Amino acid sequence: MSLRTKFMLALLLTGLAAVAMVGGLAYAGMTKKVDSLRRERAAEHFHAAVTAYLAQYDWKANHGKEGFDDFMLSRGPLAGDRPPPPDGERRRPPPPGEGRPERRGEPPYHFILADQDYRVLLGAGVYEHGELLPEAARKDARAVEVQGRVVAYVSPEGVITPSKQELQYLAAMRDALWFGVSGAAVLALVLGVLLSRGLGRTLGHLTGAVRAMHGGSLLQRVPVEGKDEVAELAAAFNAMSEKLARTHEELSESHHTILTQAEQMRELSVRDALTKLHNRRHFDEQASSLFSHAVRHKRPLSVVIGDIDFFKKINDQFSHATGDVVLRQVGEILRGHMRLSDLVARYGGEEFVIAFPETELPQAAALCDKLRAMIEAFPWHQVHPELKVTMSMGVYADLAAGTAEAMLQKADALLYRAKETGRNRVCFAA
Ligand SMILES: Nc1nc2c(ncn2[C@@H]2O[C@H](COP(=O)(O)OP(=O)(O)OP(=O)(O)O)[C@@H](O)[C@H]2O)c(=O)[nH]1
Repeated sequence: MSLRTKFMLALLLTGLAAVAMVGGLAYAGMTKKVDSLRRERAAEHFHAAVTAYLAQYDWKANHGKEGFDDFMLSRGPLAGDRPPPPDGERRRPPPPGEGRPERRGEPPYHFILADQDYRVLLGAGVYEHGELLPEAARKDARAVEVQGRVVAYVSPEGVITPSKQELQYLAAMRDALWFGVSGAAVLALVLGVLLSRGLGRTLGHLTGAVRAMHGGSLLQRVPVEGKDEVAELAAAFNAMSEKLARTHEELSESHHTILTQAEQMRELSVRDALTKLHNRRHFDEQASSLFSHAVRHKRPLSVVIGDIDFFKKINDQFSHATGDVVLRQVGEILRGHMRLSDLVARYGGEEFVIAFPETELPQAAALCDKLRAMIEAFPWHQVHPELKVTMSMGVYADLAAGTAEAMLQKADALLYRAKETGRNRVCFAA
């Protein structure tokens, strides 16, 4: 069942219950009050009539009920029950010989009348004529006295016979009650539609916004209408959405920063701080994969180790700072003449290593000689007028060595030979 239907049903039931309670109680109360007032007046009227009748006639000798009925009619109706007859006609007895006068409608009440011994004279449809009035009924019975002697009893018990006017009042009241019920139902429906529309609209916005948040768009805004609890909920939702979106943004930023820092740290961990070339650890890892790849695919791989000649002397003669400049510049020359697929690193001190994938020994040896010549030809005098820098290199290209590390050891041996045989040269072996 939708919220709107529930809302309308609640209003409808509340409205109907309120109308039924107020109207029903008013109807019952009014009926009771009218009845009690009329009963009192009618009882008084009846008592007076009986007293007057028995003052004049003997009940039995006057043929009982018939005689009393005519007497009652000749006294006229109870004030307020029927329109009074025109002057002159009031209290006029029926003309003799015309028999029983025409009855002017039922009296509003039939009361019970008993003689001085509580034998019922008029039973009002409750008791039979002649039967004894029960003890319970005698309690409330009012004595009729004629010349100081109790001659009869009138019981207030009676059968109500509402007048036409009263029936009209009660019918009008019932109609008013039905009008009230119908009015309350219509009002409940209209109010239900109007109120639930507002409520449903805000809830619809909230549901849509929550779904959008679930879909990833954390920053949502729903309209805030009015100042009730639903508006408060919408405002609180907006604040929460904004805070969530901001927190998410901050988290993303710090996550990105952490990733960047991690990337930087990882990069630093594989780089040499002075020359910015890769370091020994990175070279060993990468050279090992290059070796495996070359073996698996039976592709050539050349490994080179180069060492700056008399570097200690450079440090000693020109300063350690000049030595650093030399290291950086040599690194620059090596990096500047490598292919992207080549691997170059500072191996430690003044030692540099290179791995040339897909490169046969002659090709690698020629390239190394070119690099050696470039280092030698660099205008070192710009760093220091007397500065000269050369490099010796060993090149090895036989995968049969078994590992990249073993190939490097072989290259180192060739470097040693280059140093031994005069430096500033490239020694190689297949
Ligand atoms: N300036 C500088 N010097 C360094 C650095 N790392 C190592 N060295 C120096 O490099 C020098 C290497 O000297 P050696 O191993 O004797 O070799 P060499 O003097 O080049 O002699 P050969 O290799 O036989 O030609 C040492 O004096 C180290 O202190 C560095 O980062 N900066």
